[in-house]
Amino acid sequence: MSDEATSSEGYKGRIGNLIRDARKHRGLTQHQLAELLATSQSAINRIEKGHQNLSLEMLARIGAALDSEIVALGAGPTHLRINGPTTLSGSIEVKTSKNAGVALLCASLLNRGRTTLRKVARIEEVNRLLEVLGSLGVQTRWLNEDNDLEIIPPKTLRLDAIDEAAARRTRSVIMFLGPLLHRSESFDLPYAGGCNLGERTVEPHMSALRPFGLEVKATDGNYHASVDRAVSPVRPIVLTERGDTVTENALMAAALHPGTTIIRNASSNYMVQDLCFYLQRLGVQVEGVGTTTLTVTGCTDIDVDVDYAPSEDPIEAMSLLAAAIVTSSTITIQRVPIEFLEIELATLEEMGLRYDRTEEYVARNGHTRLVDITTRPSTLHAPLDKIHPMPFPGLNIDNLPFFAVIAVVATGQTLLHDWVYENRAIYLTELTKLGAQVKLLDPHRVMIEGPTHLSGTEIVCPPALRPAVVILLAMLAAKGTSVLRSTYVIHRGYEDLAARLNELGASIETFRDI
Ligand SMILES: CC(=O)N[C@H]1[C@@H](OP(=O)(O)OP(=O)(O)OC[C@H]2O[C@@H](n3ccc(=O)[nH]c3=O)[C@H](O)[C@@H]2O)O[C@H](CO)[C@@H](O)[C@@H]1O
Ligand SMILES: C=C(OP(=O)(O)O)C(=O)O
Repeated sequence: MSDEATSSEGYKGRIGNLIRDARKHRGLTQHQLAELLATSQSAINRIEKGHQNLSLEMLARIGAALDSEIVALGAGPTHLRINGPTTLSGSIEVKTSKNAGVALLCASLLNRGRTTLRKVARIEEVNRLLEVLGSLGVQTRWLNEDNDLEIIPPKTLRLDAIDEAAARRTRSVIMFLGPLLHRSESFDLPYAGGCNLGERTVEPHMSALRPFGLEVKATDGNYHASVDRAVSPVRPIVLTERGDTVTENALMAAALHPGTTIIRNASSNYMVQDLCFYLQRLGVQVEGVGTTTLTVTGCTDIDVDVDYAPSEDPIEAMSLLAAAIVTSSTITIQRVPIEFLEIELATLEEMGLRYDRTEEYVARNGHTRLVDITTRPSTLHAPLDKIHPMPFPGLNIDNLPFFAVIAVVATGQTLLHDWVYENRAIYLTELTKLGAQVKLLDPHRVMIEGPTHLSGTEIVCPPALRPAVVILLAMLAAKGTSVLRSTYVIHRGYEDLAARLNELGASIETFRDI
């Protein structure tokens, strides 16, 4: 680093820039931030210009006011204080999906030209991947307040300079395998992280990519990948399980394979469809989108400037529906990707949910069907049968946890069966701390008895995104003050969730230990 960067003036200037960016991202004027901090607009102006010495306390307060990790480096985790019970009102727009976002960031490595992605969810999972891409020499830039993102890969990737710390915090780096096998004959990737949901095997990825000549050895915390260029698929690739990221890896490997690859037992889930539409924009032929057989005719080289807008997140839409249901609120949820929420809504209707929906309209990706949904306060009862997930077009496995908190307010016994994840159901038992009756029958099944009245308490976020949000939603409905500690896991998948719920009338305060 230069003397300028490490001098006291340099630090103050950089911190000032970070604060200005975070403030703008939150849509606040200097005056509004000053009010939140009980100081003057001119003080904020001096801070942002780097003309002000900042105390640690002031930095922590700015971090809390802006709900931003950036200005609180080293200041420890963020927590939420929730006052309930809340009734929500107004309308809220669903953001684009985490899972398409991460797939598209990986897929941008296939393209030597510029990729512009529209309205990308500004979440920690995306931030980690941007750090990893940056370390490889990829230039990425947020273009505007709309979160449009520009990605320009370098001529040669610096694979040996990969940011290990960032890579280990996200499971999504596993999706580098498909694009990278075309870029290099041998490379190392740090082991993948992600939510702690028990054993999540990577073997399906290896067997899907072996027909492209990829061999992977896992030793000392790294995947050592080597590619035999003489090997290419000679018959259809049959996936042993219909996983989303494994399908995406196979698609990306096929995209730069000159020739036709057939992928059978492919996932047809939302993020896979967004990836297929992006690949089509790159000039790759993909047939069978939305089905379980994908036929891909790849290109030897991809070098196009491409603009793509991923679709809205069905899991965020479900989270907002659950928020409305447990707080018995009337809210309008705009841009709901109904195509990927049909079974969930049908199940909720059977449980007694009343809601209105608009005519369908098309997402910016030109394909996905959207509606706006207005919820009505309803009296819910438990479903007759157990609720269990299935690959799309079944009930989405990431939406299953939300039925736990919905079951808490429904009359009767609801059985949830997560047959896939070894570990996710257990986190739902945390709801008992708020007064819910949730019984773990075995690692895959929980029985919930409702309705119960919830009361506020303090809980540490479990190490899994959806269960953590489920607890947050229960806290909205709980009487009194609750504290939810260490919320990074929520920021991994949701942009500004607390602030957006506050705009609907929730009372959620972000704070830190210092
Ligand atoms: C970045 C991303 O897109 N993440 C999603 C993706 O993760 P991802 O594709 O990484 O999911 P995994 O490969 O971990 O699969 C999830 C679990 O399901 C098992 N499995 C999967 C498919 C199948 O047909 N049979 C089966 O048993 C796997 O062995 C594993 O235990 O898919 C998961 C399952 O939809 C979602 O929860 C994640 O949000
Ligand atoms: C399990 C999830 O994601 P990931 O694959 O990123 O861990 C999720 O989105 O709920």
